[in-house]
Amino acid sequence: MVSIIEKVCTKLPTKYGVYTTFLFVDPEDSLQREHCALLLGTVQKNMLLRIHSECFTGDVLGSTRCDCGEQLRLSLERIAEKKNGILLYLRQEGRGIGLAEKLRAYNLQDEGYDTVDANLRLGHQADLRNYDVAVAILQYLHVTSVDLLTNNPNKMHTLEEAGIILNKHEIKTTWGDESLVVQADISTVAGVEEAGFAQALDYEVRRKGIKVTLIAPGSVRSNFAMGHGRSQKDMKRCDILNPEDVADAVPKF
Ligand SMILES: Nc1nc2c(ncn2[C@@H]2O[C@H](COP(=O)(O)OP(=O)(O)OP(=O)(O)O)[C@@H](O)[C@H]2O)c(=O)[nH]1
Repeated sequence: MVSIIEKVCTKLPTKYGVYTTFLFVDPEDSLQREHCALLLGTVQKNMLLRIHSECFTGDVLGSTRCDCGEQLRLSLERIAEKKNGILLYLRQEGRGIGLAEKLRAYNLQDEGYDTVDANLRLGHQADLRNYDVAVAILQYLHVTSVDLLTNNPNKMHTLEEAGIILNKHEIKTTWGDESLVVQADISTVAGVEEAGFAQALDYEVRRKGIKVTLIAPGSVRSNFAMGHGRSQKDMKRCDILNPEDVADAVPKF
């Protein structure tokens, strides 16, 4: 459980409205990062919430390497339309690895590494972000239920585990079909497409008591395989499984 202290509170006029603006720090944070909460209107049930992690390049410079800047502006617009909501601006730049390391990761991405591999190659985890400070700020502000603007399942789970009642609202940027983003995000983190898909499905259905297990048996003798580049000769190879082998394995899970 993270404890936070309020450093200052002030009114901030913006083109999206006049926000009550709080700065918080976690006294135990060695970096003493100042996290910001922007509140439009008063705290209400099911109020709009955006938890945004700092992205200097996207938010401030308008970088098109990510959609962070667009998400930030869209969130502020949605909150302004409703005349009510909170934006938490968390100081965990570059998914927690910091600005310099994120820029080094960009260089690796230019050499062909994907976002996860680039982070791993630099000696970091795929995603170092943590939303405990967000929970502490929401509790401090007496926020008990929210409409969360996100496609990120980690955020949803942290809030749910803290007992905050949550409705999820996807945040759609011009980066494509966001209904796929939950899966795509986790697929990238997992680094393996199928494993990521299973993990995404697991996140979606876990709270309903459904367990997802991925069975990835490799090549199986089937019409599907034949239609996807396998020949009759391949089908006779002894290292290709029969469909029954897979069916027999399933109950063992
Ligand atoms: N390490 C690294 N960080 C990145 C990269 N692209 C964006 N980021 C960081 O990712 C963070 C964006 O987080 P959020 O805006 O919360 O977005 P999200 O986790 O995708 O979740 P939602 O937008 O809520 O669906 C910022 O800290 C960015 O600096 C990248 O290629 N590498």
